[in-house]
Amino acid sequence: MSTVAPETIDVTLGERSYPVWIGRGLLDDHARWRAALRGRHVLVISNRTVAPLYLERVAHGLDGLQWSSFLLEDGEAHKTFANVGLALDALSKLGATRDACVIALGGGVVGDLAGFTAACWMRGIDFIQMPTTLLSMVDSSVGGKTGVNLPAGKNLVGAFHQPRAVIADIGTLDSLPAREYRAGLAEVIKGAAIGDADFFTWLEQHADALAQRDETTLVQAIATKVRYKAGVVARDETEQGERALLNLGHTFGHALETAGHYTTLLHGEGVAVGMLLAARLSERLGMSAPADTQRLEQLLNTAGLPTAVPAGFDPEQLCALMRLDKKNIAGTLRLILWQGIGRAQIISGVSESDVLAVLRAATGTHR
Ligand SMILES: NC(=O)c1ccc[n+]([C@@H]2O[C@H](COP(=O)([O-])OP(=O)(O)OC[C@H]3O[C@@H](n4cnc5c(N)ncnc54)[C@H](O)[C@@H]3O)[C@@H](O)[C@H]2O)c1
Ligand SMILES: O=C(O)C(=O)C[C@@H](O)[C@H](O)[C@H](O)COP(=O)(O)O
Ligand SMILES: [Zn+2]
Repeated sequence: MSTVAPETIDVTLGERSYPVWIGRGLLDDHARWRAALRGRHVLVISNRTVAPLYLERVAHGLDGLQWSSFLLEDGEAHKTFANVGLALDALSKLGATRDACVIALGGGVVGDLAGFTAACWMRGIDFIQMPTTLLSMVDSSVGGKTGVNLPAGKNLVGAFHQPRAVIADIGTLDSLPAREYRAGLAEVIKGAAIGDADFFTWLEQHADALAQRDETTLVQAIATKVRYKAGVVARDETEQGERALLNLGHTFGHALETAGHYTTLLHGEGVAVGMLLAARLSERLGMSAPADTQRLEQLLNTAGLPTAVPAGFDPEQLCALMRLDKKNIAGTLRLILWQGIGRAQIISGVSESDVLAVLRAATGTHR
């Protein structure tokens, strides 16, 4: 186990608070995370890729407890209501009482589904996030958004349910495929693009070190993004206002993910393309300058992320999917638009013709 003290960031929500620990070897630091377990029952939710790599190390920390595991098939397509039902069955087979805990060991798919399962069992039990992807470390494990997809769209069912602790063992990233690592960088860049111009500049300066996974730089990037998100969530836990800004690029991105049946773009890739589309729409509406869009595009490119809509997407279908976005109100599109590096705003009543114009230009289907 590493002897370097982990970075610790507290997510404070009024009277409540929970720690996010970031460091190498934390899965083996059983004393640290076992203190967050209150009862005797534990269900570890993971998937068939991650469990063979890391479940045993978690299991060593569960000695003396009654525990079992529930493993998802790998992929976004398995973040379903049906799998929540099966995970709840696993809790009932375990005889889990109200003091039971769910441990989410994996990326954002596992974390979102496990958190929602914990929110549902007996109207809410504890859960601990053990994120194993960059994306889940910097974003999905923090802030308590949990849920699953429906055929009609992403994350349409869910609950706000905060974890008791987040254990981000960066050693797990050693086995993360390069494409997944790059997808995680998209959510780091998003945080900087929305609310931290200095961090954006720092990312521009450290893009090469991040691409090479330099550990000191990486920990600094993860901690900065988590600190930023923790601040937003502390001010607006249930997305009554400011938190919606964390959705920059997601109205477009979720539509692209869904239309591609989760096989074309990863979530982070959809967010990268979506941020560029949001930037272009913002330019079109006179809210941001082309020079800022160029800097965003450049940083995404340097991070190895896609910035163009892949071939075969239909603008009308994407627009129809965007109508089911959770931010919309009174039947009109409500999007996060960009005002340049470090500034974003939620805008209601965005006209579909402007959205379609941007989508048509991006898909080369001008009318
Ligand atoms: N709740 C939130 O606030 C929030 C925020 C951002 C994203 N999300 C959700 O998170 C999901 C995306 O998360 P993700 O990018 O982590 O995807 P993911 O969970 O699908 O994981 C990506 C891939 O990496 C594999 N993997 C995970 N850890 C690994 C490791 N250490 N070594 C090798 N392989 C590993 C997984 O099996 C999977 O194939 C989406 O469903 C998205 O909607 C939620
Ligand atoms: O934490 C948030 O708030 C976010 O919006 C973070 C997003 O990166 C994340 O993808 C989230 O799952 C999107 O939530 P949704 O409410 O748009 O489904
Ligand atoms: Zn996201």
